[in-house]
Amino acid sequence: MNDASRPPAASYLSGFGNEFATEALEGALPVGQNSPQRAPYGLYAEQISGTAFTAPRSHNRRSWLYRIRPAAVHLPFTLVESPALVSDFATVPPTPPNQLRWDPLPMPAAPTDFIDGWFTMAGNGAPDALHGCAIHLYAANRPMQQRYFYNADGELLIVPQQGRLQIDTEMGRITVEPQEIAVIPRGVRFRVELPDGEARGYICENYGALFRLPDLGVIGSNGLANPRDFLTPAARYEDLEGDFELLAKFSGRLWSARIGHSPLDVVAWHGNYAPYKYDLRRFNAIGSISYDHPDPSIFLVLQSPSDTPGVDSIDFVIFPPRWLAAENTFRPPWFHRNTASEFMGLIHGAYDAKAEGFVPGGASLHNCMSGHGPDADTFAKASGADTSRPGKVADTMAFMFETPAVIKPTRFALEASQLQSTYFQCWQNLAKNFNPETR
Ligand SMILES: O=C(O)Cc1cc(O)ccc1O
Ligand SMILES: [Fe+2]
Repeated sequence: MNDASRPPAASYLSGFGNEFATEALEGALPVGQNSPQRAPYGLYAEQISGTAFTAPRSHNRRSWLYRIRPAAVHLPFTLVESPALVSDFATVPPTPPNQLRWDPLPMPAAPTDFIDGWFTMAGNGAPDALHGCAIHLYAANRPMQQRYFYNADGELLIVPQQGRLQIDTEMGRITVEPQEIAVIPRGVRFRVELPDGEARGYICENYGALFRLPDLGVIGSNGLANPRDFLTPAARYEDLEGDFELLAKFSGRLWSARIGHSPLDVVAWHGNYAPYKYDLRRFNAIGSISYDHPDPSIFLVLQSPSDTPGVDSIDFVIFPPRWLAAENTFRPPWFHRNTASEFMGLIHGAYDAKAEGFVPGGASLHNCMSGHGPDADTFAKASGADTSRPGKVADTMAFMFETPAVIKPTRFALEASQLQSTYFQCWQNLAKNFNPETR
């Protein structure tokens, strides 16, 4: 059991994609209309939309912000070189369909903040096409100072692996620790500070449809990630003037502008387009209580749907601690080849398909139809295990970004010293056990 009795901190509002209404100053939200002739307290009213105006009501996302200055108030942007960032994967050449695995990135030697610490590992599609994703690692050791950031290219799913992040957004403050995730919508401005001095983790930059909770089908009305465990910050604002930088990721490039005030100046807001966090330890894992184990879609936390019904552009899947009860069953993930491509990371502990080599902060990539599965040691152990009793997979939290399109590793990822050149060997000791004389 996790600590389900603990109420969320007062500075969060609970629920996934709700119509929230929150004000840091009493009376700052206009009543009964969005855009009064004069907004309360001399604030400016401003809408931010996250879906097309005409999107169906069930998927339509937008918020109204009541702020000290409109988002338009800043000087012009100029290009910033960002050699470690890759956005448009149409230009990335194909690589062999090898199974790939990396050790964790070291913490940076030089002072590096959350934005400077991105390193693109892999991805597909392109932001201008509103399709695909980029998968980045981040490693940072200093707070963002005098600078703010927004991403016009996509929504950011941030998966901390080490160290907390304090993310001050236009809509309020989110603090996340390893085993929690944060999602910052496209366009929302924020600054990241590091309460533990340094931090490391994974980012999925989603160019496509906003992440949403999957339908539950025959599972019923509860289970997997429950909506009330998603937390959105209450309004909180800075009234700061100074010489600040506004960084934007737009059309695959980084851009910098001077801004004379903090853009985190939203005194009140309402709507359903807002950042949120979720504690992966609250995931209600569902699995087999008879034999075999289901496809990993049973562990789906969030999905970015494509235009094809039933096919997602991105699935965010986790492998949390759980009981395995299936009898006469090979219990770890089976050997497989999928039409989908799989980028995995490990947040905590060990992963039940790999005895060694896949370590917290590391990553693996198994592309479309590349054979993979348990390593030889795991196969040997699980083939001889007693399955008459349940067994607990404890001390673990792995995740997967899974996409129907090939996930292309970047040149940096392929040239990184962290790439494990001997990964393929973990399957080479799988002996030929076949004997037509014995069943
Ligand atoms: O490759 C992996 O370890 C992830 C995975 C787990 C599983 O139980 C079934 C399929 C799958 O891709
Ligand atoms: Fe897999």
